[in-house]
Amino acid sequence: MEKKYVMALDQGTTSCRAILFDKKGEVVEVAQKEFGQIYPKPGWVEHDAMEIWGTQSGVMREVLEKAGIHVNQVASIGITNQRETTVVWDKHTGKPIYNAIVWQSRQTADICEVLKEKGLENYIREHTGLVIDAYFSGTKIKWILEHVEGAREKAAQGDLLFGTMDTWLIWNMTRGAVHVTDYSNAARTMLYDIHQLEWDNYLLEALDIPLSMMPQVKPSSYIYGYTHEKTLGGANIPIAGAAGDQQAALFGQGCFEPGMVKNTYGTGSFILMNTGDQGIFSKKGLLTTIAWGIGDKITYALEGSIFIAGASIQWLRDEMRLIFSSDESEYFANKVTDSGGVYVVPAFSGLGAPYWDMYARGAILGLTRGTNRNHIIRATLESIGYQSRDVIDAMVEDAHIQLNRLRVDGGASANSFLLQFQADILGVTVDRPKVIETTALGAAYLAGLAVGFYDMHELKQSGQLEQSFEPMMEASVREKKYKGWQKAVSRAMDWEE
Ligand SMILES: Nc1ncnc2c1ncn2[C@@H]1O[C@H](COP(=O)(O)OP(=O)(O)O)[C@@H](O)[C@H]1O
Ligand SMILES: O=P(O)(O)OC[C@H](O)CO
Repeated sequence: MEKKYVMALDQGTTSCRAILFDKKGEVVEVAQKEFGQIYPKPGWVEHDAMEIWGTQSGVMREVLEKAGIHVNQVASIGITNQRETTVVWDKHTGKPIYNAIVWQSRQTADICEVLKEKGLENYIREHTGLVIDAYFSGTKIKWILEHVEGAREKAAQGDLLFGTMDTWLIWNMTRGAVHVTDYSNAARTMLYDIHQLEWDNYLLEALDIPLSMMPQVKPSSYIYGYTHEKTLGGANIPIAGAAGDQQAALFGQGCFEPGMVKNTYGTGSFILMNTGDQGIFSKKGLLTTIAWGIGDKITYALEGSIFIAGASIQWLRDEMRLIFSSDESEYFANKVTDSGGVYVVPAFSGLGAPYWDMYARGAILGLTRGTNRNHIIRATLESIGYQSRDVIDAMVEDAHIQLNRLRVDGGASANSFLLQFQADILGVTVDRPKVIETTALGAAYLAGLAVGFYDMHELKQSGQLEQSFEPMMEASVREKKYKGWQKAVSRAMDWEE
């Protein structure tokens, strides 16, 4: 019998990936391609949704070719995606009516202010688990309907559809046959009631968004539909899993039990804790969200979202030109014994958890005549560790837990300096797994479970460690450094008018 594989599609903020996993959950082949970032104004970030679909379908074909695997050997396809990023398209032509507005984009800050003035903060927290912020899809949909000529009328007539990237890809892979999302993605729209498990009519009305635009919400491990013949070499492959990338990483890390925590260091950094069948209400600025839904069982998570993590290293590379490649940051950071009192606060798109300040902007503090490039590079890497500590401190208080180990993954987790600093500044052991493609692995698991390619018992046994980082910093040094960070953050807050 021919060997079978699961194909995971990881539609991230900066690139599209297609990864083939075998029965043991091992990576067989990867194809990856970056796509363009559009910055129409300071603080705005957009993507061309057609380019994303083109890039994603390209890497799907490429990964099969590279691996020499026939499409019929693909047991199922799982999707994981940058969350919140919003596309609105015409259901007759299949063409987006505006660029996709990216999760990082701040262009809807004004709409958020109006929601706050209307006193919706508590309602939104209780029903959606979220805070009012330009981060989530709801205000982005409203912005598109308000700024594209004729969009409101079309939406009222039922001609427009909304989707996050999972929905957009499934729609395109099925050639417009299926308009669907999963619980974990729906939970990031600010329009979904995470307790009643339905679109929230009160919020849809408050934002003037017709229900007809919204996709059906299904479990995260589920056969949503089959690829159209023209999508992938004439085959009809089941599309059998979907989850937001951070929830997929929690699943891929094997955080199946309440209290287990992971941190994914990608463009941003996202710390999630499995809270089981209870959505914990945060008092410390964290989000309550759906981790996944399997069958009729919903698992919740507590999340701290940090907007800029690895992206600050790209900024050192592309804008500041202090390094040629992201991995060089480790070499330069190690050339100095500390950051020389320098703090970089990378609040380029405001600050997420636990601060939620849309008006914070980036800052470099503590410069002296002796500051050199190595200090700035080191301080930028350290800022990723400090921001994660902000979130984990909040999580420990909210959930009344003691964290002993932190599981990490994502592109920037390849940086051992960062992980050692993370262990030091938290005073907690940091575990890096062998497969750091845990986001894609999570999507593969979900898609494999739905077609019987994997079983849950097997998944609970999986997961191998590559390296553990033990805390080595003295407690007094740790607290002194962290105090400095908190002072630096206070200076960067509430900057933009
Ligand atoms: N060795 C490294 N040190 C620090 N940052 C890194 C390193 N390698 C990659 N990165 C950062 O990780 C990010 C890419 O990680 P990835 O998980 O692919 O992100 P995403 O899914 O958000 O596109 C980039 O922002 C990059 O700058
Ligand atoms: O594309 P990533 O990995 O940076 O993830 C983005 C998040 O899903 C945004 O909420």
